[in-house]
Amino acid sequence: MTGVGVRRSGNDLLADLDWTVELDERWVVLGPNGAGKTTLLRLAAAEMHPTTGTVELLGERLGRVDVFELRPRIGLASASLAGRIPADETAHDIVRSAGYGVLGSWREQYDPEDDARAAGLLDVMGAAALSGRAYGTFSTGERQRVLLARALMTDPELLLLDEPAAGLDLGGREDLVARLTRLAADPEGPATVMVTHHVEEIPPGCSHALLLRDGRVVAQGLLDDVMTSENLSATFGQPLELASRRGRFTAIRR
Ligand SMILES: Nc1ncnc2c1ncn2[C@@H]1O[C@H](COP(=O)(O)OP(=O)(O)OP(=O)(O)O)[C@@H](O)[C@H]1O
Repeated sequence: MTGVGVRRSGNDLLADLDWTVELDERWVVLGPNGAGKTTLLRLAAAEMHPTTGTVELLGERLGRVDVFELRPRIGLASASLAGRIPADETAHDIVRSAGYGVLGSWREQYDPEDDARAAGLLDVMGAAALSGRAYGTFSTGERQRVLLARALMTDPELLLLDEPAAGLDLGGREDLVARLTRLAADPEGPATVMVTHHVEEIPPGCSHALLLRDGRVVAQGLLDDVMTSENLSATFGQPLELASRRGRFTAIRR
């Protein structure tokens, strides 16, 4: 993204953003409510265009490329996607249909390979038992695991996760962080951008961080350089003390 700004109703949702994610990088985007994180992820998912500046995704310039060709190369798990899934869709259909860029069961002819891949991904996410069950009956943690399996279905080059641990209990969060840690460690894994409000949710293996406040970058770069008490305090607008242990972060108010 070069010189990117997003303006709505006279407000800068994002401004002056220069940001590059390389294919072997794992980014976390951290910031308070309203900082512009979801807006940033929607640009990265080719779901919207910037008001100013340019966005290049996987070698293609937004505005010059057919986004319907681009989107299958990008895996996305977000609350807005979660909210659009019909309650009666099964986990298997939700995951399998990602290959067709649609939600839930369609009238497409699915290959047996699609079925096998969807089943395999549900298994990897610890959600095999949910395969035939309706989405409306899942707990928050179960939904997140199914959404993650769906995001990986197309073997994407770029994986975008918007608050994947939102609403999870402690065990669910730790389970998800462990899965994301394994994913981050896979050298064949996609470039990943994960949005979160909480430093505890950053999986070890994340390489880079972008801190956002009021649509502007507070700091960005290598995780270890960016994740400091000073930067975190500036991002959340209060004096915070950041600590790390075994690759995990915690933060408390000073
Ligand atoms: N169409 C719009 N018109 C005006 N303001 C908007 C519009 N859409 C979003 N905003 C505002 O832009 C800001 C950034 O929104 P965004 O959803 O990107 O933030 P976020 O960092 O993801 O927040 P959260 O952590 O609460 O999900 C918010 O203050 C939001 O109210």
